[in-house]
Amino acid sequence: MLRVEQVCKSYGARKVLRSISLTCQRGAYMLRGPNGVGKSTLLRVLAGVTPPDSGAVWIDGHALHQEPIRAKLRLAYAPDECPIYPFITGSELLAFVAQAKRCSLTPQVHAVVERFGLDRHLGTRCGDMSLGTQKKLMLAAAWIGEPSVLLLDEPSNGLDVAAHAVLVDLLREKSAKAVVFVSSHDQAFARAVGAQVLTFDSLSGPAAEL
Ligand SMILES: Nc1ncnc2c1ncn2[C@@H]1O[C@H](COP(=O)(O)OP(=O)(O)OP(=O)(O)O)[C@@H](O)[C@H]1O
Repeated sequence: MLRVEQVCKSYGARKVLRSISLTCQRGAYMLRGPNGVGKSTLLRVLAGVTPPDSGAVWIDGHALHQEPIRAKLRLAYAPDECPIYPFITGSELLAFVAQAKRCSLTPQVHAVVERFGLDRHLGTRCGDMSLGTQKKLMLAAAWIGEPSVLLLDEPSNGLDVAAHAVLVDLLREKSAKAVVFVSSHDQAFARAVGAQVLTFDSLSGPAAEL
């Protein structure tokens, strides 16, 4: 479902990703490593947001560099920060993502919205939502289009206790049929989700088959 081969990325003279290789079948994976080691950079490369200097990424068999649209239609990416337009409402954001993914908002997506308690915020402009509510909205949007690969950067950051528990349940369910690839410093969260912990350093060099 997710295949990465010898991905390298530098910022100037700083080599951040050094020949990262891995293959993930469905399940939950938690990427761990010290601040600044390159976890967010790796997620951005896997999501096709940042191009690697070399190497390749396949999502559900589609190479990001050769079939970017097909590959991106099969993935969902939620960065740690919430890059959403402040002037659109929650409903408009979800409709926008569905349109970009060429799909409709299914009952499953509405169920995720409901479980996060977002229904009452859907008419609110994103810029007027709290950061936690924006985060929940971004996470709920990751369920749109039934992606095979979910890339979530620090998804539990800023969530209240109830939303944290909902996220754990949702990720446990999703990882039964998709790759859930999460960057997090929260070990208790990884245990609750049942995620396999990957240290950043272990991914450099020969491919890891997970
Ligand atoms: N756009 C960029 N331009 C230049 N350097 C960058 C850029 N993005 C990240 N970096 C640098 O790349 C390194 C890795 O950053 P990254 O955000 O990927 O780390 P991280 O492991 O996610 O850190 P954290 O745990 O603090 O979130 C850092 O030294 C950072 O300063």
